[in-house]
Formats: sequence, C-alpha cells, structure tokens
Amino acid sequence: MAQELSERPEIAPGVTLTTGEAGLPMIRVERGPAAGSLYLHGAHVVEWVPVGRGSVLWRSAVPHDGGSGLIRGGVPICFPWFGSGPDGDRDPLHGFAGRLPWELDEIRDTDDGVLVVLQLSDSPATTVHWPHRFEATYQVLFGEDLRLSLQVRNTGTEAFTFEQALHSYFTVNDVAGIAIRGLEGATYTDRAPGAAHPRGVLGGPLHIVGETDRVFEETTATTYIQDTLHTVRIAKTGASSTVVWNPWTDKAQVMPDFGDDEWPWMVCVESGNVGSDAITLSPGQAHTMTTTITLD
Ligand SMILES: O=P(O)(O)OC[C@H]1O[C@@H](O)[C@H](O)[C@@H](O)[C@@H]1O
Repeated sequence: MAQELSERPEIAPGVTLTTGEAGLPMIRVERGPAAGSLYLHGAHVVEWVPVGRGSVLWRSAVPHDGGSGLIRGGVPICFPWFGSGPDGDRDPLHGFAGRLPWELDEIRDTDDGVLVVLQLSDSPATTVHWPHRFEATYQVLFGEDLRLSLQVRNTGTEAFTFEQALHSYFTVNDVAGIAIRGLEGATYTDRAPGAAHPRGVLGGPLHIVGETDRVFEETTATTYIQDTLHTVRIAKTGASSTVVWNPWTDKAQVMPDFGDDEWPWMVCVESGNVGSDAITLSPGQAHTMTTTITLD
C-alpha cells in the first residue's frame, strides 16, 4: 500500500530522497549498475546513467518552473491521452499523469538494479479532466537497462478508453546524423506542419532532416537510435505505437521551456498506444506496457 514519504525515514542504501528543480521531491539512485533520478511530480524519470557510460536521457537546460507543466526531457508520462487527444480537444496536453504528484509505493534492490514503484489513482484532480476510476502503477528499474513498466487498471464500473506514451527524450551527438532503425515498413501519421504526406509507410531507416512528428501505428518493433555517441535500443511490450519527435529550429524557438539551440542534441522515440492503438479496459481489467532501454 502506498505510504506517505514522511513515514519512510529509511530509503534503501544508495537511494536518497532529495530536492530537485523548483523544490520538487526527487529520488536519486546511486547504486549498482546505474545512477538515476526520478521526480515524484509526474513519476518523471529525468536521468539514467549506466556505470561508465554517459547520460542517455536528454534534459533541457531550461529549469522546470515548479508549476503543473511537464518537465522538458527525461521520460514524461502521457496519460490518459496523447497530445490533445484523439479528437484534438483534450486539455492539458499529454494528459494529467505527468503533471501530478505520484505516491511512492516501494523501493527495492533487485538482482538487476534498484526498482522504484510509484502509484497514481483517480482523485478530484483527475476526475475534473477525465471522469473515470483508475489505478496506475509505474515500475522503474535503474539497472544496466532502464526498464519502465506502466500498468493501468480500471477500478470503476464502466469501461474506458485511454491513450498513453512514455515520451522518452534521448541524448544524441547530432540529430541530423542519426539513423532510427526498426520502423521500416510501419505506417505513420506525419503530424509535422506542412507535411508532404500526412500518412505513409516508412521505406528505410528514418533520418531527421527537419521538424519531425511522426506517429507510427500498429508496430511493436524494437527501435534503434544509431548515433556517433552510441546506439540506443528501445524494446517494448504492450505498446503498439512509436512516436518520433524533434522540433528542429522554428518550433524550438517558440517553446518557452526548450532552449532555441537545444534541438540538435535530442530526439524523442516514444513507446505508447496512441490514436487507433488506444486501449479500452472493462471494469477490473488492467493493461501493462513496458519499455526497456539499453545501450548497445
Ligand atoms: O510540447 P509538448 O506538449 O511536451 O509536446 C512535445 C511534442 O511531443 C510529441 O510527442 C508530439 O508528437 C508533438 O506533437 C509535440 O509537439
């Protein structure tokens, strides 16, 4: 059962409860095969550094303002909708899960690294946006791999449908020089402004040559980001969509929480269930999606 932080004077060895940006409580793990950081605000993983390697997740240098917005970088959780939702009318963008404080349920040493478990349930702060009863459990394993598992359970009496994504931001050496492999043959919706082909099938590795905002549907493929810095492998289960995003020059300039010149050093490759891949749960049913991030 979830407990209050104040009832947890002992955090596991190598795991501290600290204060991050804007005074937000943050769990810092420095033990075993990796170091990492996770905010309770949004259950937001902001850092994962396997021993002897560099920081894999990208984080904007623009600090979080402490408001209810998403942290720019790391792995924001999008739930129960993605962007402005299937009909483009949902608010806030990417849902509320990444904007609310989650409860710490458990911190445990495992053979593979330190596991942190967080929970979010329906409350007046969620029902104001989405009138459904749910329980979300997020397991984060900081190890040689970064393993993320998000389970959503319908605890109400009516079925509901939701979208979700683990909106992972990755550090790259030069986004214009990367190749994203694994999505060849997948159908995508191109959401970038002025896209020449709003829908298409990817014919080969994806190269980023301008503002990129593609939602690949009905694909459970493992994706690889090949960069001069390293190759990142992103495997997933229970997730039929993959979203690839980079704002490039113009969009970067109009985003207040994104530095004008930061776009070359990042790319988002997001695992999720978006659009036609949305999940419907009957009362009592649960769905789990996982993402495993590995440096090759
Ligand atoms: O600025 P936000 O709301 O965090 O979203 C960033 C981007 O996230 C991507 O996942 C979306 O596909 C884009 O459309 C969006 O611009």
